[in-house]
Amino acid sequence: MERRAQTQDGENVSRALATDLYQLTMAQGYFATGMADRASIFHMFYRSPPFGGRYVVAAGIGSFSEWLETFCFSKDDLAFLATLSGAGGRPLFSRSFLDYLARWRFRGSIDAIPEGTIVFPHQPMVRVRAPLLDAQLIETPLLAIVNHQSLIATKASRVRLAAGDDEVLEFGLRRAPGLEGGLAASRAAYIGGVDATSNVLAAQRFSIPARGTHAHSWVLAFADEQEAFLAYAELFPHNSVLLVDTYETVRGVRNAIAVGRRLRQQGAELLGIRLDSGDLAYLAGEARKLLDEAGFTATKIVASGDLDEHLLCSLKSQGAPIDVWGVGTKLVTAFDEPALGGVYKLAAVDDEQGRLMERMKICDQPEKTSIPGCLDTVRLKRDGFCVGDCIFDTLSESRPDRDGGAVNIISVTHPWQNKRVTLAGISGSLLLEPLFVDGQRVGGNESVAAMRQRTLDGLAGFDRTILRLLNPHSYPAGLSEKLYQRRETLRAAGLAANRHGLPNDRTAR
Ligand SMILES: Nc1ncnc2c1ncn2[C@@H]1O[C@H](COP(=O)(O)OP(=O)(O)OP(=O)(O)O)[C@@H](O)[C@H]1O
Ligand SMILES: O=P(O)(O)OC[C@H]1O[C@H](OP(=O)(O)OP(=O)(O)O)[C@H](O)[C@@H]1O
Ligand SMILES: O=C(O)c1cccnc1
Repeated sequence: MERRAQTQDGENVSRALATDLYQLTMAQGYFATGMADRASIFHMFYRSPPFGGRYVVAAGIGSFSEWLETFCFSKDDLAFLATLSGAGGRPLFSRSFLDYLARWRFRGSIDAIPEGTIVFPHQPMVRVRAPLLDAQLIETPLLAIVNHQSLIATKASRVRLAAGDDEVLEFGLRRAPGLEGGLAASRAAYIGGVDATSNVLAAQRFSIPARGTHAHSWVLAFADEQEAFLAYAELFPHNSVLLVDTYETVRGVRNAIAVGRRLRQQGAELLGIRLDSGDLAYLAGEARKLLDEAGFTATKIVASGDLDEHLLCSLKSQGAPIDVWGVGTKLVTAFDEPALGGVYKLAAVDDEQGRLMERMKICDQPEKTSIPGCLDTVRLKRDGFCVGDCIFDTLSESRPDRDGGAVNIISVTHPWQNKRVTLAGISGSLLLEPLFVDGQRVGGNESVAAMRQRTLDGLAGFDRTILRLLNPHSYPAGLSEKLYQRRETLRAAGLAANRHGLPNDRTAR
C-alpha cells in the first residue's frame, strides 16, 4: 500500500522531516554498520508529574498513530536531505542510505496506554518493539505529540476536578501555539474532561460539542448594549448567552433581563449571561440576585477571564454562583508548566548473535536511571478502587498479581518505600494495549468521547487525596520485587563496567 499524506488539493504534506537531525544521522549509522534490523525495545515514560500533581492523563496516542500510518519519505524530503552537508561541505547522507529511506516503512510493533488512562511516573506509556532504525526514527514525533497532548489533558483534568459537575468550555484557540497546536490542545482538553470547545475545526475533526457566546466586539458594533443584545437574541433565540460586562456589568445584566423578557414573549428562554471581568464572585452574586428576582432562575451564569483550576476553586469557595466556566489561555498553554518531560529510552537490543541484551542508562540521580527489559504495568483494584500499580518485566517474570499471595511494590526512586498489597479480593489489569503489529495499525482509533469517559472513570477510581490539587497524597506505584532486584544487579555491574551499556546473557525474546 502506498502511504502518502496529502491535503485535499493533492499537495504533499509529508511530515517525515518533522524530526531532529540526529535521528536521521543515527539511522544512517545503524544502516551503515549493519545494525538497522537488530530487534530493540524502547519505552516512552515521564519522570515527574506536572502542576504539582501526582499523575498524568495519557493523550495523543491516536494522533501519533495517524502520523505513523502515513510516515514515509517523499521525493521532496529525500531531495532536501541530499542537499545537507557536514564539515568540509561533504554530503551528510549517502546515496545508498537515501535510496533505503525511499523504500523504508515502519515495520515494528507498538503497545500503548489507551488515551484517558491515568498514568504515574516511570510507567511505560508507549512500548516500541521494532528494528533499531525504525524505533529510532519515530522518537521525536512520538514525544512531541504525546508529551503535548498528555500535558494539556492533565491540566484539563485538574480543571474538571475543580469544576465538579459544572460545565467547562475550552476557549483557548486564540492563545494556543498556532492552529495545529490549538487543534491538538482542544482534542487533549476534551479527553481530559472539558465538556465542549469553541474551536470549530476540533468540533468537526473529533466530534467534540461546539459551544460559544459572543465577543465584546458585537456589543461595541451597535449603538448601545440593549440593541446589540436584542439583535443577537433575535438571531439565536434558543442559543443566547449575552456578554454583560462591556460597559457596566450590573446595567448589562438588567439589559440582558429586558431582552430575556422579549424572548419569553416569543416562547424562548434566555440561556445565559457571561461575565468576563471584574470581581467574578461579587458580580456573579449580584447577577444571580437580579436574574432570580426577575424570574430567570434557569438562566445560567458563565464566567471567563484568565481562569484556571486554582481560580475555579477560589471562586467556588467564595460561593460564586457560577454555572459554566470558560477556560482558555491557562489551559491550552499549560500556563504554569509549559512542558511534560516525557522521554524515550532504549531498554533492550539484540547483539550480533541475535541475543536480546538489556540496556539501561545509569545516572547519579535515581529518577534518571532507566529501567531495562520489556515492561508493562499491572494496576491493582479492590472493589473498583485503585490500590497500587506495579511495573514488571514481561520477559523474565510472570504477572506479579498472578504470582503468590501478595505484590510488593517498590518505589522507583526511594526503594526503602514499598507497599505490600495482599491479592485476596484484588483484580489486576495490564495498562498497555496493542497499537501496531508488524507495521500495521491495530488500535488507537476509538472516539475521543470514549477516551474522555475513560478519564472521568479513571479519576473516579482513585482516592481523592491522590488527586488533590495542592500537595496531593502519594499513590503506591513502583517496581515489582524481581524487576527492582534485576535493575539493582545491572546498575551495580554497570558502575563496575564504567557506565557502559550492560550486556547480559539473557536470551529471552
Ligand atoms: N473573586 C475573585 N477571586 C479571585 N480571583 C478573581 C475574582 N474575580 C476575578 N478574579 C480573577 O482575577 C483576575 C482579574 O484580573 P484583572 O483585574 O487584570 O482583569 P479583569 O477584571 O478580567 O479585567 P480586564 O479584562 O478588563 O483586564 C482574573 O484572572 C480573574 O479571573
Ligand atoms: O481568558 P481566557 O481563559 O484565555 O479565555 C478566553 C478569553 O478570550 C476572550 O477574550 P478576548 O479579550 O480575546 O476577546 P473578547 O473581546 O471577546 O473578550 C474571552 O472573553 C476570554 O476572556
Ligand atoms: O464563545 C465565547 O464566549 C469565547 C470564545 C473564544 C474565546 N473567548 C470566548
